[in-house]
Amino acid sequence: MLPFSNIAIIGLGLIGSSIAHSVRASMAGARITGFDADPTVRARVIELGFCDDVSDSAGAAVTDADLVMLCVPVGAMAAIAAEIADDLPADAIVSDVGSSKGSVMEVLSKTLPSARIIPAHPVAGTEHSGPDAGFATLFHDRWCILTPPDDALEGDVEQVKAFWEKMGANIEIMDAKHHDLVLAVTSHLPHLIAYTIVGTASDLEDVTRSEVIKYSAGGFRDFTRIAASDPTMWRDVFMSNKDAVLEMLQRFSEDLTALQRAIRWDKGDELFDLFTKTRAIRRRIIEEGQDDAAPDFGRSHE
Ligand SMILES: NC(=O)C1=CN([C@@H]2O[C@H](COP(=O)(O)OP(=O)(O)OC[C@H]3O[C@@H](n4cnc5c(N)ncnc54)[C@H](O)[C@@H]3O)[C@@H](O)[C@H]2O)C=CC1
Ligand SMILES: O=C(O)C(=O)Cc1ccc(O)cc1
Repeated sequence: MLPFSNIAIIGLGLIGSSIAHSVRASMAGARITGFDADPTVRARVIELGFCDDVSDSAGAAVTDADLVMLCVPVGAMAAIAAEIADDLPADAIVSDVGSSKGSVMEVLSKTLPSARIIPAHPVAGTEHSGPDAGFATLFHDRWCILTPPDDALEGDVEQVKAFWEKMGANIEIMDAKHHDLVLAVTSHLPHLIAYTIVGTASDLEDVTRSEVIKYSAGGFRDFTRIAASDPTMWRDVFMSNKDAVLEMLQRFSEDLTALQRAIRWDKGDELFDLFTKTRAIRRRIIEEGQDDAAPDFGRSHE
């Protein structure tokens, strides 16, 4: 039995198109109606053929839906919720895939007060965006975190859980505040660090000319991959998860200052101890079989 039979996907970029491909691959018989605000994206989606129907308004896309999946940047959630409000069927479940959860839940519940909202965050992605970037296996063996509000119906949570499980994801359920704190350190801060270090290197490039590119060894190359991620999406993540990111950034800068001091005062043993600890963390991740759940998001697909 299918968890949903009429799925509206709003926002047809990397995540929206991956959901569509994945539904096609794992939920035969489910109907997918798509909408994207960008007409060139809509035209491309019709060419690619991964939706049964592409509507030319968000309202039209949701009229028959039993699941509405919002796959737009976090900063666009309020606008899209307002656009679908009048056409949303009373019994439809509304979900989203935003990388931050607290602020999204706030705007969705304010704009759609009587909707059955079950937010989700697939912790899977790549640095690519747009409808050509999606692929059916993106969520295989990845975590998808659900952050249902306290008054969510258990049956609704189960349905959304079943939907993601069909697409190959493993489910974790937590509250939105906890999600935002955990993701601030495991995903948002690493992106901020990558943006910073690649920016710093590009400022230096005036001095070193093309040396930054020529000698970009493993570590720096990994940072450039992450720093190639979509600017709109990441601007919105930092604006929406401001408190948790600032908290983690504060701790990070204190730790960085401690390292700076250790280097300045020739405290090699302090560096050694830290590097030994971090190496053990990597080993534990590999032992637990999650080595490809971290920095390699989707690279095997390239
Ligand atoms: N990129 C990643 O690796 C991951 C992204 N996410 C989340 O998924 C969401 C979508 O991200 P991506 O698919 O990567 O972005 P994307 O840039 O590939 O696609 C977003 C699409 O939304 C459309 N859009 C923007 N505003 C709209 C509006 N008001 N109405 C209708 N369509 C609109 C854009 O035209 C674009 O086609 C974001 O909230 C992001 O935080 C979650 C997990 C991983
Ligand atoms: O490409 C990468 O390294 C990622 O980190 C992908 C990613 C980006 C945003 C998310 O909310 C979840 C996963």
